[in-house]
Amino acid sequence: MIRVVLTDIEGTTSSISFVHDVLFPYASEHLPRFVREQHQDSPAVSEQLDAVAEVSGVAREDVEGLIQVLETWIREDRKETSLKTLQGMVWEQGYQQGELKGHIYADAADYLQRWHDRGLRLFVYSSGSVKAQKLIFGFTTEGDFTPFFSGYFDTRIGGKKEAVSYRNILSELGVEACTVLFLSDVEAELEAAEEAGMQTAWLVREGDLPKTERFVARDFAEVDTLLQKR
Ligand SMILES: CSCCC(=O)C(=O)COP(=O)(O)O
Ligand SMILES: [Mg+2]
Repeated sequence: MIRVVLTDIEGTTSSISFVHDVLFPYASEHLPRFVREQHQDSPAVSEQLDAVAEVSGVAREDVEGLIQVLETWIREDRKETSLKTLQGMVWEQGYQQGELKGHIYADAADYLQRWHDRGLRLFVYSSGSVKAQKLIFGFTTEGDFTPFFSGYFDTRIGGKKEAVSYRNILSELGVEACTVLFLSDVEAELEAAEEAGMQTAWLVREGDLPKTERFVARDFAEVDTLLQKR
């Protein structure tokens, strides 16, 4: 029986377009100034720049060079933990100033509340940092959804296409793999979760449905039919 729902964000609870056409451009616009202003005074920013320097090979003292690396990584949609952490810090300002409002699909909003009220435990696993996850769900156009979640995981637990990441999540949760349903729009992530023993549902919100043995859902109402059966 499924007792835990672990959900991806982009393409699953929230639109790809919101992440790529709103959040990423906001980070591109504001991150350079944020880094220039904070890199000397904020240990948290400095720590992430250490990581950018290590991964990219650009000298740590070359702050403008590190900013260029970050801008390239945003364009390439790289899932580097350092970039994701810095993006979360920049988006925090945007949400708090009212410039950003998180997108959540109406069906996701509806069923997250229903599943929570039914006693399922809900967790998030996204490449966006835990801070960014709490922000997108805390400041949605439909209100604050953070009270429904029991916890959050980001790439510090491992990459989303690696089975070991899902095993790490299971050991943090202390539950049997077969009691967890993972929701995502990316097949490679579903494969990794299945390798760790989790059940999965593939969210395909637009376009043709794939030919697959996997459980495929257009929205969370269809995911609910699976939850009612298992
Ligand atoms: C937490 S909102 C920003 C999402 C993000 O930065 C991202 O890279 C999308 O990752 P996901 O794992 O949710 O597809
Ligand atoms: Mg996704």
